[in-house]
Amino acid sequence: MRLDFDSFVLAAATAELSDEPAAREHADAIEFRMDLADEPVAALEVYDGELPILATNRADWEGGDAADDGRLETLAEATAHDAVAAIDVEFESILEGEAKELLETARDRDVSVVASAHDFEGTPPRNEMVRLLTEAGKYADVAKLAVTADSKSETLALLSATEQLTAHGDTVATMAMGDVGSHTRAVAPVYGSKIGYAPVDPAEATAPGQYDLETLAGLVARLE
Ligand SMILES: O=C1C[C@@](O)(C(=O)O)C[C@@H](O)[C@@H]1O
Repeated sequence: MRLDFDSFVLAAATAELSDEPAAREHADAIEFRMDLADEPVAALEVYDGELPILATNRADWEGGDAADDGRLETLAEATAHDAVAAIDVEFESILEGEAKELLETARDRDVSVVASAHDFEGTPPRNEMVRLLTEAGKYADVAKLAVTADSKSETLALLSATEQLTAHGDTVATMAMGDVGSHTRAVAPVYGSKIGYAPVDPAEATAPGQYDLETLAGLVARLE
């Protein structure tokens, strides 16, 4: 199975694959945060849910919990499971050259790749966001950027970059983290963003400013 991201994919973000039945009604995929799970590989082995999995093993230097030792290897192991339709790889790891084998494994197994970048401090200038997403897209099926917006003009810059790249034919996913940027999670899909993230349980948010799954699903559907 392969997620192609031709249309918007709403991913229910969780560390527990047992959440899948609760996510099924509103989500198109499960984002399995392997870095937040106790036994991620064992959990994949017994997964029998319906939703395809986007597997993420977020590095501790990129806002996650996974130490670098064995991190990308574990993600490569995940691609052996039929339910894993896509993986998320930090763009930084790609640039460092550390993800070369992982990207090859994903390609061989027909698993899509999301190259991601996160800015927990702020929002880069518009031209830098465009450059970063363009570069990341050269290595992956989807280029993803999550920023932290402190002002409405920053959210507009993110949405404008999203619109420009989408109009150009690139496949991107964007969102602004934090309170000021919350609404971009609902609005960015209108401008072309192809992935949204929401926790099944609002108490288990995987990033600041996320809506719960049912709320985001409702907002995206209304704005379509
Ligand atoms: O990279 C992302 C996006 C995200 O940080 C968000 O802002 O919704 C949530 C994470 O679970 C996911 O891996």
